[in-house]
This record gives sequence, structure tokens and C-alpha cells, in this order.
Amino acid sequence: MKQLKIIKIGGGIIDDAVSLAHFLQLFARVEGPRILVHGGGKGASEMLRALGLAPKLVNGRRITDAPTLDVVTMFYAGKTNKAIVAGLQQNHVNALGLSGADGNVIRAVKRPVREIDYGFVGDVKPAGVNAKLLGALLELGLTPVICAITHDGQGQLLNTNADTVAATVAVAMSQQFAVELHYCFEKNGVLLDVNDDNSVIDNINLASYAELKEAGIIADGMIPKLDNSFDALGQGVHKVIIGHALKINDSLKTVLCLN
Ligand SMILES: Nc1ncnc2c1ncn2[C@@H]1O[C@H](COP(=O)(O)OP(=O)(O)O)[C@@H](O)[C@H]1O
Ligand SMILES: CC(=O)N[C@@H](CCC(=O)OP(=O)(O)O)C(=O)O
Repeated sequence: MKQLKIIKIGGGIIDDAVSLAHFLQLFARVEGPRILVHGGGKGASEMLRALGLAPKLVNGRRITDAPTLDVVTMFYAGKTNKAIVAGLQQNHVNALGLSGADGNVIRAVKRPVREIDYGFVGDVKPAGVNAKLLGALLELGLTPVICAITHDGQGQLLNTNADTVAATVAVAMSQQFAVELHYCFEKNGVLLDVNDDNSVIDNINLASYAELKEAGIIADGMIPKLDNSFDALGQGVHKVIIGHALKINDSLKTVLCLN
């Protein structure tokens, strides 16, 4: 089976122009077919504040009312996605920027209202990913660059967590490829001490994840990231790696496995 790398970068790297430029240079050197998925949550919150809209996040998910959806669509699918595509073109990567609506790449379902009304937030499943189109684009030598905006097929755009987009695309592509999913951020990996970048945990399995979470060593945004990762491994993704965006070719990183 052919290899495919799905690499996700978050807001911490995207918002820093120097870091982003460096990351894109490194990404351009990654061999073989690859897909880039990006977030940008930090910058979106700044833009919302600048426009007089208060950002609201619950359990790491943004409450997305209609004005917020307009801003995040402009920010993720517009400014951020196009800046990344232009940066990759500069590095001789023929990148193609996509929201979930483009080519029906990711169809989502608006999150049902339970205790919390998340507004225009989309939940995604592997069956909603147009894996055939992504495979065909890779075959053409293009590098898809996917943002966190999805659609419901009824004309409604939706906002979806970028880690979840990456994991769902990874699972969907596992039918065609041996997929490695890389979560890249601004730390060296999952750390024993979140303030010590030298404390990388080399390997985490489901049992040690439960213990690390219980001990409070893994917290905040790392919990949904690891939940997404273990879900992806359980659904056919070969390998999940968590590491520093500016060290994607180094050995310093956390490798996740089920057992
Ligand atoms: N054990 C841990 N190791 C590394 N980061 C951790 C850990 N526990 C919590 N975190 C936090 O998780 C954050 C990463 O999640 P998140 O902010 O959602 O990243 P991104 O926006 O890149 O997707 C880190 O910046 C860190 O503050
Ligand atoms: C529904 C939801 O929470 N969407 C996210 C999408 C962006 C994202 O996930 O960005 P990072 O990867 O940089 O955190 C948000 O608007 O913050």
C-alpha cells in the first residue's frame, strides 16, 4: 500500500509569520504524497476581538453564531488558507487550497443542540470525506491544503475543529493508503512537564494515556487531540505522531499506538 502523510498545523504556528514560513519550507521537503490540514483558532479569536465579537470556546470547540461563522470563514478559508497555498507555491509545491465545500471534500452535520448550542459547528465522519477526489488530486501531483470550514450539502457552511478534520480525513484515506497522521504544534511532543520541552514522552498507548490523563499530566487542548488520535488508530490509521512543527523531520516526537 502507498504511504500518505496527513500533517496538521494549528494556530500557534500559523500566527507567527517566521514560524509559518519555516514550517512551509520543511513541509516542502516531506517526501511522497501529503495533505496539509490547518487550523488557526488563535488568530481567529484575535480577529473576532478586533471586530468587537467576544470569542467563546467550550471544551475546545468554538461557539459559532452567524457573525462568528462569517469571520472564521474569511479567516480560515480565505486569509489563512490562501497564505499557506502561496507559501507552498513559493517552495515549489503545487498546493490546492480547499474548504470542505470545494469539490464536496468534507460534508458535515450541524452539531445537534444538547446541553450546549454550539451554533454553526459541524460534526464530521469518514463517510463524509470525498476520499476519491483527494486520491485523484494526489495522483495529479497536487497537494491539498484543507481548512476547518465544512458544509452540510444544503448550502450551509459549518466550522469544524481542525484536529478532528485531520483525523477524519486520515481515517477516510486509510482505505487507499497507509496513512501517517502528524499533529504539529509549538512543543516537542506530549510532555511529562508541559513547561519542559525536554520531557517528551516517546510512546503513549491507550492504557498509559488513561493514566497520564488521570494524573493531570495531559490536559487542555491535548485531550481532544489524543482522543482524535486514538479514534483514528482504531479505525485503520497506521501511525499517529505528535511533535514540533519546526522539527517535522527530527526524531524528537511522541508516537501513539493502541497497545
Ligand atoms: N502533556 C502535555 N504536553 C504538551 N502539551 C500539553 C500537555 N498537556 C496540555 N498541553 C497543552 O495542549 C496544547 C496543544 O493543544 P492545542 O492548543 O489545541 O494545539 P493546536 O492549537 O496546535 O491544535 C499545548 O499548547 C499545551 O498547552
Ligand atoms: C468548531 C471549532 O472549534 N473550530 C475551530 C477551527 C480552527 C481550529 O481548530 O484551529 P486550531 O487547530 O488552531 O486550534 C475554531 O474555530 O477554533
